Amino acid sequence: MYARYIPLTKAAPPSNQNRHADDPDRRSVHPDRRFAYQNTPVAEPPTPAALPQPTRIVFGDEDFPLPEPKKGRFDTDVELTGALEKKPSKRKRKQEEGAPNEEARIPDTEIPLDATAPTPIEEESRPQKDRSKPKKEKKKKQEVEEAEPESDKRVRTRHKAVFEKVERALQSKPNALSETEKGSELKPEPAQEVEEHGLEPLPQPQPVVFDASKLTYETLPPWLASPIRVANDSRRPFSELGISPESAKILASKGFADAFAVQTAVLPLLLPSADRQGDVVVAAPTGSGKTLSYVLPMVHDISKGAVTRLRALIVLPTRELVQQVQQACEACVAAFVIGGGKRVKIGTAVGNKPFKTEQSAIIGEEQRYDPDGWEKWNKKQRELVSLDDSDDGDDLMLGSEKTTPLPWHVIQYVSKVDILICTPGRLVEHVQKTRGFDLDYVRWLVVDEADKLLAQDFQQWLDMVMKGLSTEKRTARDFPGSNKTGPRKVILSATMTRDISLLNGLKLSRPRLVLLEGSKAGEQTLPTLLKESAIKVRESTLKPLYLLDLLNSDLLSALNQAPTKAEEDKMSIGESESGDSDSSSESSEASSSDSDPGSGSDSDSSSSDSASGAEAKRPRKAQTSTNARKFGTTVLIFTKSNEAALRLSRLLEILSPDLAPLIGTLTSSTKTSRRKHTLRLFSQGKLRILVASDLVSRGIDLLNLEHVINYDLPISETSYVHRVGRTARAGRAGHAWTLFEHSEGHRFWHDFVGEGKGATTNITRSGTVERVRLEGERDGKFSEERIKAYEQALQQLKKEAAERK
Ligand SMILES: Nc1ncnc2c1ncn2[C@@H]1O[C@H](COP(=O)(O)OP(=O)(O)OP(=O)(O)O)[C@@H](O)[C@H]1O
Repeated sequence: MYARYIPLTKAAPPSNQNRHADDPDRRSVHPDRRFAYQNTPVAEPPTPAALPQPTRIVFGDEDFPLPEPKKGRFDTDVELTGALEKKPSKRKRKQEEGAPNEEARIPDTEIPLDATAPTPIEEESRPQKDRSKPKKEKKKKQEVEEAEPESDKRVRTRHKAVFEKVERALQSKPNALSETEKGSELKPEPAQEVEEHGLEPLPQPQPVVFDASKLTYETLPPWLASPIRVANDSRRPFSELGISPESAKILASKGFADAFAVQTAVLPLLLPSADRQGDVVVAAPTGSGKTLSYVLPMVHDISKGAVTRLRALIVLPTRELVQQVQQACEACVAAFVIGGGKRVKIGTAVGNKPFKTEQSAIIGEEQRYDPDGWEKWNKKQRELVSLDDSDDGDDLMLGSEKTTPLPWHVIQYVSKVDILICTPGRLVEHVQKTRGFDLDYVRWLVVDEADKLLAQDFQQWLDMVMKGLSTEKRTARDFPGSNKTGPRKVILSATMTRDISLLNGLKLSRPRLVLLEGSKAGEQTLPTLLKESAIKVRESTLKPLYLLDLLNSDLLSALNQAPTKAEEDKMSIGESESGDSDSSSESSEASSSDSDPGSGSDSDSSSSDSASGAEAKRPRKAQTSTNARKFGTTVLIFTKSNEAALRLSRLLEILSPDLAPLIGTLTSSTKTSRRKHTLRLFSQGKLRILVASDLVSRGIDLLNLEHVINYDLPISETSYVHRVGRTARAGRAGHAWTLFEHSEGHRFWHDFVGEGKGATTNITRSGTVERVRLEGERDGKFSEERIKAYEQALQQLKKEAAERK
């Protein structure tokens, strides 16, 4: 409903002035104009004679159709418009329900003028039924007039002529009037009019601003959602990537002629440059060369310094990996010494030596001239005299008070290494117990096999490291306030987690993700040169016979050329160390788990595993025998546990004496020295078959390995990727075999291969998985003779186990 004011011809009684000001239904508000009368200051009512009052003329809603609501403005506008329209429609509803018209009920204040009243001609043309309407209206008018107070009647009679004149004028041009009215009502009221009436706009809500950008369900941060991609086959000479020609030459002599794809992407991000990039996360397949991609820039950077301080920490889940990365570091050190750089010192902390030995290998003592410090030290010594000096904790502390400084000197602890490669458990021990061991000067933090290390927070190692890195020492960082200084973090895995909550713990700064082309973040890509096959085991109790048939079949053929001399040098795991000579110090190392990240202390648990004890007793005379020459390839067999690996290896020896000298075992319960020895014999080709638990499933680099057999199904897709990724490394061919029992078929095809109804897998492969049937098995059965031999072998195993007890 709309209202307007017209000059008054009669004085309204004072009681009518703002009579409806409080009645929301009586307030007249145009939805677009949005002015409210209730805000109008109410003047003191003048006397009827003194001030003539405006008369309110009321029109119906249908006279002024509302403008269409604007498109694109949804909820808020609907509410607003709804709220504004509500009042007139409420009244309208009342009228429709037959409620008496309020305007008609209160004729003393507002005289309704029917602007739409028909002209006499129109009246003539109207049907008979409609003609009775004016009579009704006349009667109604009469009733209203009768109800008028006496004073109003008097006014009406006195100004009757004027009223009639106005009425006639309006009736003669009803349409023209209504059009004008419509126009004026719909236009915003001029400012002058607003001022005249004392109307002020009501505060309105801010218009809703819609975000025009496309809706997306991407919840990843931009650096994870848009990675740096590198083509699988992109190789470039190191000299083109910022490595000096002299250093590149040394690298080539060590078997690293060109940079692999992942290295071409990562080196430019990590090599020292004016525009230092942020942290780097690398998710690239197994064997793609991730190690060199961080070792090279790190050693290059540190070789430019002069003083030895702990500049880099490389954290890895197993001792074997620590040893492997140490070798890669040594190769790079040699390359940068040639270029006139400092000889970077590498240290390891894995728990294979007594803790004190490790401490003194990492931290040294120096006498520093400091008279004040010496005075303080003297004072402290005098205070300590009366105290109990048997402090066991101090015994562990390197440079305890037993070391006496020279006069006017103090003992200062200095790092003996620039790079420390360690397992997280041992790192925590050093942070807690080694005096002078701090991370103040660390400017490289590498977490390799990151998904494993982050998922299993051994002794809260990450929190401890993060705390150590946020040093307050003023001299430790070049520009402490800048995000271009501080430690660089390099996080790597073939099965990188996309779990933001895990990555958050690393507090990455301006990170970039590097992916090989064709792989997706969160997916696990297999090496392109890997072939996969699967063999169904129809009779699970005879599974060892299936394995034996596979080993003796032509299916396991040689796939690659013999490794070159340089490749052989790279493969010689453990040879940089003193081989078995250090076995005395680690004779008792054992760990019950398949990985040993938490293996901090060199605690003794000598051969808790009985099978392991048996393995230790067996003579291991490895030689390149005729058998070895006959068995022309190399195989790594994965079992589900240490116990299973030891049992299977022994069973194979009993069942196939020809193969026995070629078989080695790798479990986490095996002494480290023996593990090293086994790996060395394998890389030399003296051992051809390794039976292992998941200890070596991650990271271990056996370049001459051609076949991987999953004797027991891996526990997860990730485990499958790491196991089969021990072969087909560094551009060489490899073949992975999986034996699955009837009950495991669904899981294998569904989860690992992605075949079957509704199957999905996170594993990306370039080929398919081939189904293979073995020759020795006829219709799911083996010959009686073979089964008998197998049963005898089992008996012998039982006997041996009983003897050990
Ligand atoms: N540029 C290169 N030229 C030749 N060989 C290389 C080069 N870079 C790395 N390699 C070799 O490739 C092999 C695999 O490298 P590396 O162990 O770094 O792989 P990775 O990506 O870390 O694998 P995983 O995820 O299994 O740990 C190693 O034997 C390594 O010496």
